[in-house]
Amino acid sequence: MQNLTGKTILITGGTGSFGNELLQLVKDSGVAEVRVFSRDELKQEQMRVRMKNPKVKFYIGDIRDRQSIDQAMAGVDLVFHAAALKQVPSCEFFPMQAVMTNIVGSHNVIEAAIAHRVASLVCLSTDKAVFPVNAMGMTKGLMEKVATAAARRLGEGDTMISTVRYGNVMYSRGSVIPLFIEQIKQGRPLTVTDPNMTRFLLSLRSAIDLVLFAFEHAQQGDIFVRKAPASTVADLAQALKNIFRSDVPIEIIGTRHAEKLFETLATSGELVKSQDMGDYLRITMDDRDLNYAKYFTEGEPEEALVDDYTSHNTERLSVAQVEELLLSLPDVQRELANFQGAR
Ligand SMILES: O=c1ccn([C@@H]2O[C@H](COP(=O)(O)OP(=O)(O)O[C@H]3O[C@H](CO)[C@H](O)[C@H](O)[C@H]3O)[C@@H](O)[C@H]2O)c(=O)[nH]1
Repeated sequence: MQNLTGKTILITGGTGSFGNELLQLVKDSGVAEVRVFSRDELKQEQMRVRMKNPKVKFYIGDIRDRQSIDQAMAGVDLVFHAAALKQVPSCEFFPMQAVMTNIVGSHNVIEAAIAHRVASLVCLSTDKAVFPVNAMGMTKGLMEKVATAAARRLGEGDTMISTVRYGNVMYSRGSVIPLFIEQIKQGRPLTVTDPNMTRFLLSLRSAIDLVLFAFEHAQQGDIFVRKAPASTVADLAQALKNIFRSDVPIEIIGTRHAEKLFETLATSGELVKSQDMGDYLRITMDDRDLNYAKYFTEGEPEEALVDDYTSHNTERLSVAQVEELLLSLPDVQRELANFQGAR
């Protein structure tokens, strides 16, 4: 992370798990200053006490409020835009709140970064933004469009705008892994929605590696995708039962509101113009101009020959492989040690 030396970084939504983990990683990299921008003063205070690092500066504000983000942006070299409403159910019930934060707020961040001549801006997106069925995914999808439109407009401008997409972060707050572990601890059945449902699985550390990769390699308007393996929910439940040596039953509860049987990280149309970079895919910006005649005469015939990249057709982990992945996570190791200690 040599290229962070002397740089001032801004992390929007910086008090979340992404911001915390990123800070741990970059705080000793020679970075000049890290600005944590968020709404919640309590979380900032807790982070301040925990970090005790004078390089970390805290900014209270809301990305919906352009003035507040402008104040934090002055003198920044690099922005990681992580602030978002990302819970599927709350966005479903309050879609306009998702519009205000994920679309309008992101637009504010992008325009502020351009106005302050920030060198690089990386926007965090999700697989749920592709063929979206819920308000969270739809608004994240539009955030991607807003970022791409700004990049297209800028061309070779001062600010490099890129987006990253990844799948489910294992053990993230409110997600299925901590829920299943809690159910095991309480000796209750594991509530499986649909045993055949699949999700891309990746660690928080891999998500951060993706973001840093985007920062290092981005060309204007790129979308970077982290390739990841997937598992079925049934195999995930079984792997957790095996790890915790639990015999709790599995209860099938059915698909929840606004969820898909599988997720898509890249469409066939994106894949035909993507570059394979090992663990990552670079989807280059669609920079066709607004010349409607071309839309009728110049299509992408290759698109029909390629499948979308989904959690159904990516590498499928076996139960043993899911166990191995789970056991590599510090949170799961801690849960397991506590569970065994309490027995
Ligand atoms: O009781 C449950 C809860 C979930 N699942 C299943 O487990 C998988 C993962 O569910 P999560 O709730 O962990 O993750 P989601 O894919 O639904 O979405 C999660 O990741 C998103 C980001 O991509 C958002 O942050 C969202 O709010 C968060 O729940 C899904 O197949 C789901 O159906 C169950 O089987 N039983």
